[in-house]
Amino acid sequence: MTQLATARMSARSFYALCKPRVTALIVFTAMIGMFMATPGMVPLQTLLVATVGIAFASGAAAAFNCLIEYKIDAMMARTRARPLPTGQLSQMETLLFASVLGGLGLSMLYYWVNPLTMWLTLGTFVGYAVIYTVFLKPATPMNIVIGGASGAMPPILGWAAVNNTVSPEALVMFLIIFAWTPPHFWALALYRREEYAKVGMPMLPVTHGEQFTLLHIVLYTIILVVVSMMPFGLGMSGWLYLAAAAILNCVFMYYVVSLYRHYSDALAKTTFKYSILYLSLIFAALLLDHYLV
Ligand code: HEM
Ligand SMILES: CC(C)=CCC/C(C)=C/CC/C(C)=C/COP(=O)(O)OP(=O)(O)O
Repeated sequence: MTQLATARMSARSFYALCKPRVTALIVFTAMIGMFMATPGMVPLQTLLVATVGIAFASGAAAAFNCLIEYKIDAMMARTRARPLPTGQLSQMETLLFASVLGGLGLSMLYYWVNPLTMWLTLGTFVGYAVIYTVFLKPATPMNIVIGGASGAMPPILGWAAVNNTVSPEALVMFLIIFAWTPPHFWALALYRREEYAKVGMPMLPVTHGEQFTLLHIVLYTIILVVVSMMPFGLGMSGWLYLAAAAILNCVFMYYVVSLYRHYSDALAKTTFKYSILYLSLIFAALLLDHYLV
C-alpha cells in the first residue's frame, strides 16, 4: 500500500472514532442553541470557534468511549467494525488522538469563546466519557436516563458560548433532548436486546423485559410531548414551531403506541430512525421560527 493510501485509511479510522453522525446532530443542536441565544446574528468568530470546539470535544468523548469499550464493541455485530476491534488503530493511538482533539477543542473554547463554555463542555465530556461509559452503563438500566443529561447539554453549551450565561430558554432545549433520549435509545435497545444481553449490559429490555420497556418508551414520549410545548408556552417560539412540534409529536406518539400494541423489531427500528428525524426537525423548527416569525 502506498503511503498516501495508508494515511487516508488512518484518517478514515480516526474520523470513525468520533461517531460522526451522532456528533453531527450534537453540533447541530449546539448551533441552534447559539442562534436562539440572540435576536440578531451570532458573531461569526463565536459561531465558528464554538462550533469547531464543541465538535472536537464531542468527537473526543466518542473516541474515549470507543477506547473504554473496545472489548465489548468487538462482541457486538453493530460495533464490531469500529477501528479498535478491527485493529485499524491501537489503544495508544486512540488515547493520543482523543486527548489532543479534546484538549484542542477545550482550549479553543476557553481562549476564544469564554471559560464558562469550556467548563460546561468539560463537564459534558466527563459526564459521557466517564460517568456514563465507565460507571452507569454497566451498572444500571437507568444508565441512559441519567447519562442522557450529557447528550442534552449541547444547546446549553451553544447558548453559553453566545451569552456567557445559562438561561431558562437553554434549559428548555436541554429538557427536550433529555426527554427524547430514552425513547431514542430504548427503541434501539429493544431490537438489539440479545446483543446487549450477550455482553452483559443491563439495558432496560434485558433487565425488565419488552412490555416494561415499551411502557416506559410511551411514558417518556408523553413527557417529551409536554416538554416540547414549552418553547411556545414560554413565548420563546411562535406558531410555526408549535405547528411543526404538533405534527412531529403526533407521528412519534403514533409510532410508540403502535410499538406498544404490536411489537416487532422492524417497527422498533423505524421508531429509532424516526427519533433521529424528530430531533433534527424540531430543532430546525426552533431555528426557522426564531428568524421567520
Ligand atoms: C445517552 C444517550 C444516548 C444513547 C445511549 C444513544 C445511543 C445510540 C446508539 C446505541 C446508536 C447506534 C445505532 C446504530 O449503531 O445503529 C445511536 C445512534 C444515533 N444517535 Fe444516539 N444515543 C444517545 C444520545 C444521542 C444524542 C444526544 C444525539 C444527538 C443529539 C444522538 C444522535 C444519534 C444519531 C444521529 C444516531 C445515528 C448514527 C448513525 O446513523 O450512525 N444520540 N444512538
Ligand atoms: C463534549 C460533548 C459535547 C459531548 C457529547 C456527549 C456525547 C458524545 C453524547 C452522545 C451520546 C452517545 C453517542 C451515545 C451512544 O451510546 P453508547 O456510547 O452507549 O453507544 P455505543 O454502543 O454505540 O458505543
